[in-house]
This record gives sequence, C-alpha cells and structure tokens, in this order.
Amino acid sequence: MTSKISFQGVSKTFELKGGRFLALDRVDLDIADREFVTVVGPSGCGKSTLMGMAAGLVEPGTGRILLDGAPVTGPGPDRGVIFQQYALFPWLTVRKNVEFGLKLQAISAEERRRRAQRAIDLVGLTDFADALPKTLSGGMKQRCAIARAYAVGPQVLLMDEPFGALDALTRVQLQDQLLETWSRERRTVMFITHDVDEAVYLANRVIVMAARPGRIHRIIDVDLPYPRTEEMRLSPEFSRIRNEVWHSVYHQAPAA
Ligand SMILES: Nc1ncnc2c1ncn2[C@@H]1O[C@H](COP(=O)(O)OP(=O)(O)OP(=O)(O)O)[C@@H](O)[C@H]1O
Repeated sequence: MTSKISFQGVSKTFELKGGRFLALDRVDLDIADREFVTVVGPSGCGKSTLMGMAAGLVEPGTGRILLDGAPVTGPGPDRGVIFQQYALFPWLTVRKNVEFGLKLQAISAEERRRRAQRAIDLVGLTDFADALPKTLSGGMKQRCAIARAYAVGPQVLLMDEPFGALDALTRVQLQDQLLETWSRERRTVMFITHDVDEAVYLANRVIVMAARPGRIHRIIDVDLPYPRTEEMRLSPEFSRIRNEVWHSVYHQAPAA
C-alpha cells in the first residue's frame, strides 16, 4: 500500500556562523492515509523542520518526501498547514478570512461562500462569521484558522502546536472538535505538540523524536478505540501509554 506521506532518508543541515548543524538525520517515516499521528520530542529536535518539509516550505538536504507516491516540490492545496500563531488578517471578518484561502482556487464566489460557511459551521463559529478577529478569544481565532484550512478541502492537515497558546479547557474542547471532524472526514493528520496527554489523546501513533541530531527515537501505538472520551483519559491504559511516551521523551539516551 502506498503511504499518504513518506519521508525517505531525510536529512537536513543548516549552515550556521560557527559551522554546520545537523538538524535532521536520516528520517524514515510512513504515514498512512487517514492516520492521525502526533509528533513529540525535546525542543529543537526538528519537529517543525520535518513538518515544513511535508508542507513544501522547507527543502530536504538529502532524501525525499513523497505525497501519494509523488515527490513534494512545494506547497499545495492538498495540504493545509496550521501554526500556533493564528495568522489571521485582522481587517477581514471570520468569513472573509476563511474565504481568502479559496481565492487562489478557480471557483465561483458562490461556491467560495458555501464552502466557507460549511467550514465555519464545522468549527462552531456560525454566530461569529461576521466578527473581526480582534473581537474573538484565542480559541475562536484558532478555530477560524482551522476553518480556513478545512475550507480548501486538503487531504492532509499539518498542524504545528495549534493549541499551544490556549488555556487548558479550550484546548480540550478543540481536541474533541478536531477528532470529531477527523472521524467524519478522515483526512490524514500530522500534529506536533509538547503536551504528552494531547499527543496520546489524539493519535493512533505517537512519533517520539530525539535531538542532536534530530531523529526518530520511537514510535508508540495508541491502542485506544475512537471516539476518544474524557473517561479514557483516566483509564489505566491511557496512563500506561502516556507514561511510555513521557519516558521516551525525557529519558532519551544520546545518539550513538
Ligand atoms: N532556518 C534555520 N536556520 C538555522 N537553523 C535552523 C533553521 N530552522 C531550524 N533550525 C534549527 O534546527 C533545529 C530544529 O528546529 P525545529 O524548529 O525544527 O525544532 P522543533 O523540534 O520544532 O523545536 P521546538 O519544539 O522548540 O519548536 C533547531 O536547533 C533550530 O535552531
């Protein structure tokens, strides 16, 4: 079976003043269609660099990244990227922000509006469609950013700590909303987080990376059924997996 996203022998070196820095070292990773994988690891282990390559925003030094078997050569509407900073246009309403991503596609204004409305409804911002970003809470802004990515209809969502700046309650609500949408639409999701609970709650596999050089340390399966529930967070199985991920992140042996 062809992977949705395949990283094959991917390395990346950055040129720095004092010399060269190996940010990623021979990463091999296959993400299947409709998977939800989360990526955790110490700061600087290359999580964002890896995701940037899948997005087509960062070029690999060596190796290649395939999307549906074809090399990634740049960004495209088949991948929606969501960052921690919402990056909304402050002078545009929620609706106009969501429609903006669709302007690059050759579709009618009517179809744009229909798709934007659907995405806005999906993330629960129906009553705020005509509000400006400055009148929204952090969670609502992030919902707007997510709606903008959904509206384009990407097969793959690349999310780099999207809930990192939010309070704990909003975060949990957005996790449930994201899972609900994912289970309905079954896109492929690659989601970076520093929060081990979040990583386990969302994913069917947790990719644990290690630093210096950045590499894949372990891959941990989350054998909990979907839909995930709040009760599951308290279950012995959830605790066991969370402890395993935690241990893999914080007690890593240095690279050989
Ligand atoms: N454009 C760049 N030029 C030089 N070095 C870079 C560049 N981008 C990333 N790096 C370095 O590569 C390493 C990996 O960075 P990256 O942002 O991918 O890590 P990360 O795991 O996402 O970190 P964090 O969890 O702190 O966000 C870091 O040491 C970073 O300083």
